[in-house]
Amino acid sequence: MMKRIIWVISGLNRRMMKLLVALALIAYIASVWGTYTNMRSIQEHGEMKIEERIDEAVAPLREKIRDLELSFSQKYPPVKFLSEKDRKRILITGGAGFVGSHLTDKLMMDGHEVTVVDNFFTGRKRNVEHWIGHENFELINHDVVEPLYIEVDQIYHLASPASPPNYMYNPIKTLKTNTIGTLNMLGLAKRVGARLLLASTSEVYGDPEVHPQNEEYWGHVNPIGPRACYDEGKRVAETMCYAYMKQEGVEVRVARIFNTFGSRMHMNDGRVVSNFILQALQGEPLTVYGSGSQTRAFQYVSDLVNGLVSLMNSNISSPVNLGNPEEHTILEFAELIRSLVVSRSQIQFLPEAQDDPRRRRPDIRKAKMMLGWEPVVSANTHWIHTLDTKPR
Ligand SMILES: O=C(O)[C@H]1O[C@H](OP(=O)(O)OP(=O)(O)OC[C@H]2O[C@@H](n3ccc(=O)[nH]c3=O)[C@H](O)[C@@H]2O)[C@H](O)[C@@H](O)[C@@H]1O
Repeated sequence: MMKRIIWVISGLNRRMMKLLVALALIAYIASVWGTYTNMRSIQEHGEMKIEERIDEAVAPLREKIRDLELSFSQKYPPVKFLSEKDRKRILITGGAGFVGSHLTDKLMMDGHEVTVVDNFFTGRKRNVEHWIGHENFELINHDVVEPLYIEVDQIYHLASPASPPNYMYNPIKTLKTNTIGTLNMLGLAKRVGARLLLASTSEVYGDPEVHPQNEEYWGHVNPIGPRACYDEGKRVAETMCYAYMKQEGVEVRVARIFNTFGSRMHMNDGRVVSNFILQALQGEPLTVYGSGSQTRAFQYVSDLVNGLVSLMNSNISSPVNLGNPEEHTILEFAELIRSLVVSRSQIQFLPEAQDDPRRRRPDIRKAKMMLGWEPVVSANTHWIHTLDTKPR
C-alpha cells in the first residue's frame, strides 16, 4: 500500500516536475524576450535622445549659418549675369585705390570676374570690402614690382601713387612701380595673351606749352624735378606699352587721365579737392599754392570709369585723353568750395609748388569721336561726396 502511495506521489511529482520545468522554461523565455525587447527599446530611446540632443545643440548653429548665408547673399550690390562667353577674367592693379575701387564696382556689377591686386600703400581694403566673399571677386595683397602669375583676359594697370605728396614721398618706389611694375604687367599680358590698359596721366604733358592738351602733344617735363618720378615714370610706362605692342604683339590701351575726384578720396590724400573740402569743413584756411591763377579741369570718377571701360573694349591702341574740359583757376575753385560748404574759412596763399603745371585742360575730341565718350556728370553737384567712403 505504502509503495503504491509512493508510486502515485512520485508519478504525480514527475508530472508536476515536467509541468514545473515547462513553466520555468516558458517563464525564462518570456523573461529573456522581455529583457531583449526592453533593452532594444531603451537603446532606441537612448539613440533617439542623443539625436534629439544633437539636434537641439545644432539648431541655433544651423540658424546662424542660414542667417550668415542670407546676409552674404544680400549684402553685395546687384551683379548682372554674364554667360561664359561674355564673362571676362579681369585684373585691376591698384584696384583698392580711389579710381581702382570704382572701376572694380563697375566691372563686378557688369558681371565679370575681378581680381584686385594692391600693396595698400595708398589703396585701402575698405574701398573694396563690400565685394569680399563674392564668388566673382578676389583680393590679392601684392606689389606689382614683384612678378605675378595668374590667368586673365584683361589687365587694368592702375597701380601707382597719384597724389603729388604721395608720389614725391618715396620717388624711388614711384619709379619702380611705374617701370618694373609696368614691365611685370606687360610680361604677364604677353604670357597669357591679355589686353593691357595703362592708366597714364595728364602729367605726361608736364607744364604744357600747348593749351588745351591734345594727344599729339609731346609734353614739357622737367626730367630731374620733384615731379619727374611720376611724370617720367608714366612716360616710360607708355614707351614700354608700345615696345611690347610692336615687338611682342601685346594689345595695349593708354588712357591719359586728367584731374579726377569723387567718393573714397582719402582726406589726407593731399590733392587740392580733398584739401580744400576738408579745410572748409573744419573752418581752417584754404591753402592756395602760389597766386591761385594756375588752372585745372576736374572730372567726376564715374565718368572716368566709363571712359576706361569703353577704351579697353575699343580698338584704339594710341593714347586717349580722359577728362572734363570745364576749367577753373585754383582760386576760383577755392571760392567755389567755400560757398558750397558755406564755410567762413579764409584763403591762405602759400609758396608756389616747384614745376607745378600752370594750365591744364584736356582736349577730348579724340575720345568723343572714337569712343563716343564724354563726361556727363556736372562736377559742381558732386564735390561734397568726395570724402565719402561708402559705395556710390
Ligand atoms: O587729381 C588728379 O587726378 C591728378 O592730380 C595730380 O596733379 P595736380 O594737378 O598737381 O593735383 P593737385 O595736387 O590736386 O593740385 C592741383 C593744383 O592745386 C594746387 N593746390 C594743391 C593743394 C593745395 O592744398 N592747394 C593748392 O593750391 C596745386 O599747386 C596745383 O596747382 C597728379 O599728379 C595727377 O597724376 C593726377 O592725375
